[in-house]
Amino acid sequence: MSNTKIKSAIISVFNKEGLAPIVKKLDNQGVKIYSTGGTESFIKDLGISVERVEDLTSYPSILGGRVKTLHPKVFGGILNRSENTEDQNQLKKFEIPSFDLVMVDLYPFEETVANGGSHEEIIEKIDIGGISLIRAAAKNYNDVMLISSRDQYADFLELLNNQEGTTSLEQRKQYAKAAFNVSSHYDTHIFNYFNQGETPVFKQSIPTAQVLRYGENPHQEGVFYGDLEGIFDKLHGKELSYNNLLDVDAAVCLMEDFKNDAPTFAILKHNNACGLATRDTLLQAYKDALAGDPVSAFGGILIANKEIDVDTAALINDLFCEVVIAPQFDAKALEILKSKKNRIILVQKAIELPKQQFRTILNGVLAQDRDAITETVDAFETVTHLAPTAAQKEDLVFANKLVKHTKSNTIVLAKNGQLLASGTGQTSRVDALNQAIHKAKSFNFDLKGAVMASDAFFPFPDCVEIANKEGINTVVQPGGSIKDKHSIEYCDANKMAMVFTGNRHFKH
Ligand SMILES: NC(=O)c1ncn([C@@H]2O[C@H](COP(=O)(O)O)[C@@H](O)[C@H]2O)c1NC=O
Repeated sequence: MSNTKIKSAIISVFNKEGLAPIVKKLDNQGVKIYSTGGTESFIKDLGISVERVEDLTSYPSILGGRVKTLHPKVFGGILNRSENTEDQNQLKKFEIPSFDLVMVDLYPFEETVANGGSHEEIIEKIDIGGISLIRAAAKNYNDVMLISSRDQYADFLELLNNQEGTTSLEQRKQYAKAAFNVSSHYDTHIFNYFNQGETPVFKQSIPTAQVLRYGENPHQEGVFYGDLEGIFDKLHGKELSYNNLLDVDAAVCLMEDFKNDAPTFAILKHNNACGLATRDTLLQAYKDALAGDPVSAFGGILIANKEIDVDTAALINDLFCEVVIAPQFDAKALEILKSKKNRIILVQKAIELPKQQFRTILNGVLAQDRDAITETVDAFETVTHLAPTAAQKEDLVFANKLVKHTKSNTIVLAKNGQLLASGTGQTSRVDALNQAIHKAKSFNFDLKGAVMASDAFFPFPDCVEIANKEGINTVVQPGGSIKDKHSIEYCDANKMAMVFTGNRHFKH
């Protein structure tokens, strides 16, 4: 069968929004419509004639709607092959009407779980008849056109208008493919619900994807599986690249830990912050973030925890930067930022970051819980004779939040709510510290009175010794080394204060 005209339809949809113009069109085109309870009432209320599935099957909907369409008169009508004489003879013999359109929108299982429904509510949202209608119609795409989700209503209406109710074999096959995407996604969520806390099985389904210009490098292909629209409103600029997405992820996760703080601005390069400052105004926060490393900031990813105002936008405009992210933009600020054609401007929606993270390795996937610990001053255990002052504690919290979002091994140096420099992704902690000191000095920062944060414990006192020589006098680290006391003794002998958090923050 190639091109076929829709003559009869079975419609059973949970979400009726957007259905009215479709059934009106089908009615205009002379299509005979069969439908289940709620859908049938909806269609009847539009003044459109509709047959009850109950009349076709001679059974009412039973068991509280658990069985409505599960009947040979329905499934025979969908699964029969138009070019198979035996099939057609059996339709006649058992008085089964043939359907050439099936429209389904499944019970909202995923949403019911996400909204914290009770176990009983969730179980009742496991669609049986709908998923069977989808499976049957998709199998018989040769003869049957299938709409398997509300997400397809708009496209289908367009198709009905443009092709006067005719569908091609290729179109039906495409919709069948889309249907198996819908049904497998649905079943993945059901399985994961049942499998919570049980034997780990890696079963994920992300039905939306975006083909990227390329991967990490132009000779690598890249795809993003996900839904950026759920997280951002993109107001301007070119398509996000693979590397942009990695940086945007790092920026959003970093700012998540500063979102409730005073105005904070961060500049990131290659997933690490090269500038970050918290100030009374966003303008000052931007200036001091940029001062952290104006060289690395070129081509960076910018993120703010407050609305970007005109003055800040005017200053940002002097910098070549790939992406600017904020919860809001002042209208005039937006105009200024849009003056650069390619600059990507994203409004970040209120989001909840996934609790689990995945990455591929070798022939498998590593999964872990997101690092959800963010220490406040209450988490600090002072282990030296000297305790940090209240202001130093604030800087320790600030530096420790940064360390959590910087590639290991890392040391972060900060003072007065400003990132002075960090050592990132080094093979030793001493290298990380030396890198940070070198960088801070190259931008003329005075390290006297700065604080040092380390992502993991100090097995030797070498880091506190180097820090002390530069006037860095306050330290936050997880603690937990059998040789902790060497670092503590050095600090005590040199009037340094050190606190332990008890939590390591590796980021590989
Ligand atoms: N039990 C069945 O035979 C059955 N047949 C269709 N459904 C679902 O019932 C819903 C539509 O119901 P109504 O037309 O009564 O509003 C759709 O989400 C459809 O997927 C069924 N419900 C659940 O399995």
